[in-house]
Amino acid sequence: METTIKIVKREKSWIESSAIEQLESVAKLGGMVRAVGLPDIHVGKTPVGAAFVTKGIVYPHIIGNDVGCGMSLFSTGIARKKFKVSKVVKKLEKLQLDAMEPCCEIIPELEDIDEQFKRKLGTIGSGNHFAEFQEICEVHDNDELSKLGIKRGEVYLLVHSGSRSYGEHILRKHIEKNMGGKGLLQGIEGFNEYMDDHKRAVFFAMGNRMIVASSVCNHIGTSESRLILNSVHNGVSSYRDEFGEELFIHRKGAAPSDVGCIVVAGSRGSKSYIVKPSENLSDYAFSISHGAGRKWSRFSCKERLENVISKRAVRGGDVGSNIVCSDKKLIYEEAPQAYKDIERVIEDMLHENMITLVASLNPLVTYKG
Ligand SMILES: Nc1nc2c(ncn2[C@@H]2O[C@H](COP(=O)(O)O)[C@@H](O)[C@H]2O)c(=O)[nH]1
Ligand SMILES: [Mn+2]
Repeated sequence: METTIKIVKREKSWIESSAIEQLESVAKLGGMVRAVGLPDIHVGKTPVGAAFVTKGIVYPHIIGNDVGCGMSLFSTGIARKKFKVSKVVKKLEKLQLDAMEPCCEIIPELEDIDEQFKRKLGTIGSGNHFAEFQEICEVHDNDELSKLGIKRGEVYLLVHSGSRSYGEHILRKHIEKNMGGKGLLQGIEGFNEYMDDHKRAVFFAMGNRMIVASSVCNHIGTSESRLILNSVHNGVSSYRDEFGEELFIHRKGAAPSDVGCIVVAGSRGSKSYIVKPSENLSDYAFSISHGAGRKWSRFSCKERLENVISKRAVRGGDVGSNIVCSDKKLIYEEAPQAYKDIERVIEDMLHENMITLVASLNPLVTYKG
């Protein structure tokens, strides 16, 4: 069967040819039906910002080690007027999520997993994982926003985190057992085992984001951290096509279009967006961009930025946000300049009628692991 390849881009879009080559190479794998490159696509072990539809086979290496990674938006119950940025920064500088008591009784699906993984619950992880206080800066669809219970004038918390060392363990186990990127044929030994482990990792990541949100909110003095939006951007899910055939959507840095509104994250120095995906995006593997996507590789960031802009400017960004991060290296690696322009990613999706806008969010304080 011929694989359909679709790349969502326009002339102005910033997409490296190497990312497209990676997508085309993955699209050649057996059982591949459709490959979609979203506007945030960039190079990874397999391309990030992409969705792949297969028939009769699942590829754990496409999903990678951070199974279940996603974005969750929580209400905090704090009025923007009462949120004093400098005070929150000072409080968060003392927060050590790694040193907190593990708490996993609240997730029954995870009862049987090893203690070493349970201990990681409630920790955010390194790299670009974050917990970010945000305010609504522009409303595009008032009705949709009030249906979500989101109010202008209040502070929200966006948490981006995944399944920590548990996801890594799952990937290694299945790759070792099944010889790398060969994939798991539906119906053979190993297929159901991966799907069960994958399901647990998705619960793990979701639980993790909830515990992080509750710890961060408690730490700054609010008992509220109510989940409003949740989306998983690294994972596999199945659906039936119009002929009743079961197909598998692999999402690697791609948000689902069929779970309601989604937060598309920008960077700690730019806006993020709440968007409503359009219905029946089957040509796009029922997926939309999950973020802005990297423009620069991690290792090139410090060299590019160090002598060009001041340390103060690296910490801030277009919208003058604030970062709490004990790892100096990460401040460069995760600088807003290292990411593509979120406005362009959003414009590309609007141009294809993939989404409508609900609201945009400004970062106030970003906590990185
Ligand atoms: N609002 C923020 N968005 C951020 C930050 N750091 C990264 N990002 C965005 O999130 C996605 C996540 O990428 P993933 O492939 O690792 O899941 C990334 O593309 C950026 O657009 C931040 O500090 N704040
Ligand atoms: Mn992620």
